[in-house]
Amino acid sequence: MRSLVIVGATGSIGRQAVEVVRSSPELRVVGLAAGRDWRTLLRLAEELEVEHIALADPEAASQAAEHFSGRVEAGSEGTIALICDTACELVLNAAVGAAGLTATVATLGEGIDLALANKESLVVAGELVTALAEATGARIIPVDSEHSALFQLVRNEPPGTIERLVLTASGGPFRGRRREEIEHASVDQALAHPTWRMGGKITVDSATLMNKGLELIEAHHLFAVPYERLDVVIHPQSIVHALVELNDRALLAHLGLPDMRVPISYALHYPERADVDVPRLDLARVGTLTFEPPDLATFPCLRLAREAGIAGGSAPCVLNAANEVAVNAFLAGQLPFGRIAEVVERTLERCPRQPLRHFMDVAAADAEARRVAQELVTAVRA
Ligand SMILES: NC(=O)C1=CN([C@@H]2O[C@H](COP(=O)(O)OP(=O)(O)OC[C@H]3O[C@@H](n4cnc5c(N)ncnc54)[C@H](OP(=O)(O)O)[C@@H]3O)[C@@H](O)[C@H]2O)C=CC1
Ligand SMILES: CC(=O)[C@@H](O)[C@H](O)COP(=O)(O)O
Ligand SMILES: [Mn+2]
Repeated sequence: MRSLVIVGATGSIGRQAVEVVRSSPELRVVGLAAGRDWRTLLRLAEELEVEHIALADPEAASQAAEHFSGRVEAGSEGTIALICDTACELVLNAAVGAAGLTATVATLGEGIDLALANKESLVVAGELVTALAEATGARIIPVDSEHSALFQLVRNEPPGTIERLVLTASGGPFRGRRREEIEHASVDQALAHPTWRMGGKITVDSATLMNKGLELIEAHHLFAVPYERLDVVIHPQSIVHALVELNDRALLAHLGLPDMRVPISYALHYPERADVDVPRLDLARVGTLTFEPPDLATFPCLRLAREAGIAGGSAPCVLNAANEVAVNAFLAGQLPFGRIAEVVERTLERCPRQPLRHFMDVAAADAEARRVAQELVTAVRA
């Protein structure tokens, strides 16, 4: 039996993780954390008989405390306390955004294995995060579908045989459209992802292709592969999740229906595999799998992310912070879809690259980039 804390339990990944737990006798949840949705968190805690929870939002935490007989932690310190005090063996980090870095650092710092959905942790502080894991011996098991696929593909290959990692991208709802056609796309259009059902922020990132840019940086840190050996190919069916090219030019691919319960289950049971109650992939029924290059002119976020990754230091952190501000503004109806990339690009120009020597440097770079990006968003609105 493996004891598990789920951070971001009320979200898309968190709720699917609970589904996996429900059908797994191997997993026992001992702690749950979320941002502010205390009602859902209490419902989950009751169902899973969890006595220790945390809410990042202090107001939500005090509401929860009035209705919960167990222990309620508040704020980001509360998430840390939950992770440190529950004596869990594994943490699933399914929080959204750079705010998820707190749980990542607390988990790895305690030497606890981390099932990582929160890709932003690796984007904003990849070197520091992987160094911390190395120092404490904790393992990072990716949950992101492409990285889970790569993790499984590279596992048994001898050292020196892997030449290239390829991430697939659905292309999002605006694949095949020209830039001027999507400049004023609505929130509903951006949220209409063709293949995956996910939270709002990542769904918008898929529509701008920033998601694939963040995933390039995530892959760079997870697999220690330089950017020139990381590729993206558009694959609208989302059946092939990733490919690995070997030195003999063989390409290994990982296939499956687009269902996050599969990579979640893999990460939570690793290194074992458990049965997952999802439909079988019937390739004859799928019929056609297609691939095309990404359109970098229409979707500049992918180029910006690659450039920020190559620049290193604070650049990926600035990219991420600006993107979070811009995506939130878009979702709130305060920024046109077509200006998201522009806010990110201008913020990168105005926040010179700094070295990130400590997590405190990450927090400072993140805060400054948010300030600059917010100014740019306000200027667009004026
Ligand atoms: N959804 C998917 O299929 C995939 C998601 N991912 C990644 O997984 C992460 C989660 O995505 P998704 O589930 O879609 O997002 P959702 O928006 O659906 O859920 C986000 C979760 O994060 C919680 N949260 C917000 N702020 C904090 C905080 N400060 N501390 C703790 N928890 C917090 C929210 O709590 P509350 O609701 O209470 O505010 C919620 O539980 C993202 O990094 C995303 O990129 C990766 C691959 C696929
Ligand atoms: C399910 C998952 O892993 C997402 O990150 C997915 O990759 C999003 O789809 P896109 O390929 O459109 O970005
Ligand atoms: Mn992904």
